[in-house]
Amino acid sequence: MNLTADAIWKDVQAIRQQSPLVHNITNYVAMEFTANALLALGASPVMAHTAEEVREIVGISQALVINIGTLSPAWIQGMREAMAEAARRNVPIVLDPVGVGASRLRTETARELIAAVPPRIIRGNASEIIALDSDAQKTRGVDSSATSSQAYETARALSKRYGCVVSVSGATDLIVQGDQELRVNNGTPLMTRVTAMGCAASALTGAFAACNPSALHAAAHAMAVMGIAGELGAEQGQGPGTLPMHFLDALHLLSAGQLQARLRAGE
Ligand SMILES: Nc1ncnc2c1ncn2[C@@H]1O[C@H](COP(=O)(O)OP(=O)(O)OP(=O)(O)O)[C@@H](O)[C@H]1O
Ligand SMILES: Cc1ncsc1CCO
Ligand SMILES: [Mg+2]
Repeated sequence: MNLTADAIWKDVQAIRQQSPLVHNITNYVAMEFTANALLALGASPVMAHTAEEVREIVGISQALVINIGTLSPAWIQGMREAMAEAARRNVPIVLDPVGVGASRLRTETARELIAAVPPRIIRGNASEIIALDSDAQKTRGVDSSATSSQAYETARALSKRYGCVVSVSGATDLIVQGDQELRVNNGTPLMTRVTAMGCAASALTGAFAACNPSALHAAAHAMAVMGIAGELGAEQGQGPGTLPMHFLDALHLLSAGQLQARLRAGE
């Protein structure tokens, strides 16, 4: 059940060749960066959140990414309808529970959406994953105050309860499906100094899930590519201002050799 640069590269090539359409219902903060990250990887983004159109958009998409970063009642209805249609069509769903634990609306909405239509992959930071399953966890806004290893038991429990993959980001990314687990040690702390890196990680996870039927590997490959492009981007720039620009360039230029040289994965 290990992670190899060859397998990641195969998925990157498939994404570049197939250019899967990834339907995002995401937040105002992350929309543009998320669309650019998908394009730089070789996928094709579409943002659409209105209940009146989401079923049609799901119908032409190869993945659906639900991100609850800036919720409203109308958007929640769009999310419900999009997820129901994706389940009907077997379109893979990735759900990012942004800020769960920070407000009752976020916590209740994420739990409701997941219980109604279990996503193929839940992708969040450690605080969010813990808060999905425990009212004791209070999230400080959208940033994590926990490590992925602190979310280990919750990730396993959620994975077993909903039959989904749980992908927890952090210094070490932890990707769990039942009793199987993968870890990715790539990335740089500078990625936490820029907003929407996690939202981009969830969107890229959607692109990988469109091209790889193994949700566990799709989720892990996305986190490895995020981490490696983050490292390359940080080396090219001087701080948070230039990181997004260099990160997008690194995604676009990503090569098999860079994956081989940089992948730091474990089980
Ligand atoms: N300390 C760290 N060292 C290396 N990489 C990190 C570190 N923390 C996060 N990352 C990487 O940064 C990316 C975003 O993860 P993070 O946990 O910050 O997401 P998030 O909190 O959901 O982000 P956001 O909500 O701002 O979009 C991931 O690719 C992750 O691997
Ligand atoms: C900062 C922020 N607030 C709501 S969504 C979002 C983007 C990162 O998750
Ligand atoms: Mg996040």
